[in-house]
Amino acid sequence: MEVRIHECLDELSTDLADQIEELCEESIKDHGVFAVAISGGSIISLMRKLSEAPYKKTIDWSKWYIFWADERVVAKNHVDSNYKLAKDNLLSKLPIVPSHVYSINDSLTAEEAASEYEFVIRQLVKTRVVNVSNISDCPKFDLILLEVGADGHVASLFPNHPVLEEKNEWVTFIANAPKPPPERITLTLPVINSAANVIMVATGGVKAEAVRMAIDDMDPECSVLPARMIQPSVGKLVWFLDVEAASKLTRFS
Ligand SMILES: O=C(O)[C@H](O)[C@@H](O)[C@H](O)[C@H](O)COP(=O)(O)O
Repeated sequence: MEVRIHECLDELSTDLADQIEELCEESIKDHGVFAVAISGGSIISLMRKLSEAPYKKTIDWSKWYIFWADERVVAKNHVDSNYKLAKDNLLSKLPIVPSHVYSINDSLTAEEAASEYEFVIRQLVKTRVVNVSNISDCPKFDLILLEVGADGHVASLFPNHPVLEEKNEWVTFIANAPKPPPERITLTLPVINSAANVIMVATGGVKAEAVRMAIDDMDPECSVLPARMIQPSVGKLVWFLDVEAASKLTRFS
């Protein structure tokens, strides 16, 4: 695990864009594509540098395939939609091939949409657009980008929720998220932990306690915090923090 602490959001955004570009190049060199799962929240605006110079021109966008680590069960044009957030603020500004954008079906129930999304990913694993893990029966996304919530949740994996126990499904749904809206679809822990790379982002003092519990705390109770449970089996985990979010870390002060 690597922890990168930044003085300001602008510096964090630039470092994040540099890191994404580097992982993209490695992945395309290795197997010709870059399969990335994104989530909602402020991480989308922190990725905005990708749509600016030099990244917009230097990155090979034709090789990108976009997925969602989690989605809210609302229409795609609803203000709460993670798809809408990413489309309006990032994807519409990038030359990504529209057919490479795999959003979650918004015309189904949460349960149906989760199982359809898993089916879609299974087809893409068969055609090798998404790699397969060689140690688990899971897809191996090239990169999963997650933002930590103030309560320590990531994607739609919330503290003390039975969804954390899910071992068989790749994609599942929840009906009672503590953060609205309550109905959500999410990649499961085994899938996130099978990724080749996971980037976790947290900014602001409101996230400092969750970050401390996820990275620093030795208390066994913290081992069940979703953000702490993100530990890629063979992949690489990098945390991107600003000084406020890192303010309770003692190991890295
Ligand atoms: O659908 C969601 O709610 C998001 O995908 C979620 O996982 C988000 O990334 C975190 O909650 C952090 O969100 P904030 O940046 O708004 O705290």
